[in-house]
Amino acid sequence: MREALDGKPDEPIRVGVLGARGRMGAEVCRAVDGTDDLDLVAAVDEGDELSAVADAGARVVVDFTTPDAVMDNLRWCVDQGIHAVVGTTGFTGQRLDQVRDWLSDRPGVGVVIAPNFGIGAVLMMQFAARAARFFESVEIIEQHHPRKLDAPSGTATYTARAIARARAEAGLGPAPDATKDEVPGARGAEIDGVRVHAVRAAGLVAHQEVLFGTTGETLTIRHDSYDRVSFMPGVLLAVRSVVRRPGLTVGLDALLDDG
Ligand SMILES: NC(=O)C1=CN([C@@H]2O[C@H](COP(=O)(O)OP(=O)(O)OC[C@H]3O[C@@H](n4cnc5c(N)ncnc54)[C@H](O)[C@@H]3O)[C@@H](O)[C@H]2O)C=CC1
Ligand SMILES: O=C(O)C1=N[C@H](C(=O)O)C[C@H](O)C1
Repeated sequence: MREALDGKPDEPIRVGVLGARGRMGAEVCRAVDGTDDLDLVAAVDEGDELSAVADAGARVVVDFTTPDAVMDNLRWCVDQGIHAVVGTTGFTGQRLDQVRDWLSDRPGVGVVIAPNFGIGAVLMMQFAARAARFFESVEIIEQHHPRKLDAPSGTATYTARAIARARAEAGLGPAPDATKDEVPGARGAEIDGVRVHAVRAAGLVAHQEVLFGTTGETLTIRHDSYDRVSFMPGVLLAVRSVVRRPGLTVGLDALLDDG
């Protein structure tokens, strides 16, 4: 147990995990168990009662479930006054506004929602946003394991939006492209004017390339998660931070800057 400045030991933060039997949830349970300042007090999956989390006195919930389940979970946490760290994907602007609305009635509660907890992935997104204004063309290629339920990935969507914002601020128009799709989807999906291609293949975990191009040169910014442990330092940082960060925080950037 850590010691606070007054010499008294800090109480460990009591953590409940939702989606605890899933690929990420199970990894989060192991990571929390491996610390001495966090206590895993509830591990809940589909079919279990959410009340187990409140009964166990969890102060923070970590949610890695599904886009269909996460909003009900989050609503429940906010109503209970439990802070939440959310890695589950599917957060549109409308969903984020909904969460802000719930939080306005619960000013002490913190929620951190991040499309990617990998530190390298956060940097990749930042570097891509910084590079965006210097290149005419940009395409995102995300690659994941085939059991992933959603496409494009939350990371790719977040990156595309950040790039689109940077391009708009720099006064860049659409990327040059004379191609006509002979087969629908051949040029990928379009998010805020940025093309996104989703690859699914056995053997992959989570990977993304952002390909920029301009006259005579290209720049590729790539990040690879080879193992889900790569997300754990970011998840643990968010659990420790959310208790002193009321309101909604989107992305890990502000937390990394604080640390
Ligand atoms: N932000 C990040 O860094 C990362 C985000 N993800 C996202 O996390 C989510 C989960 O990914 P995986 O663990 O790979 O999926 P998974 O399918 O292995 O796990 C999801 C788990 O949630 C459970 N579940 C479903 N509904 C539930 C409910 N209402 N209450 C409690 N548990 C429920 C399922 O039974 C399953 O065990 C996805 O949206 C994925 O895109 C995944 C990796 C990293
Ligand atoms: O489902 C996954 O695996 C991942 N999901 C997140 C996403 O959709 O961006 C984060 C990471 O890419 C792994």
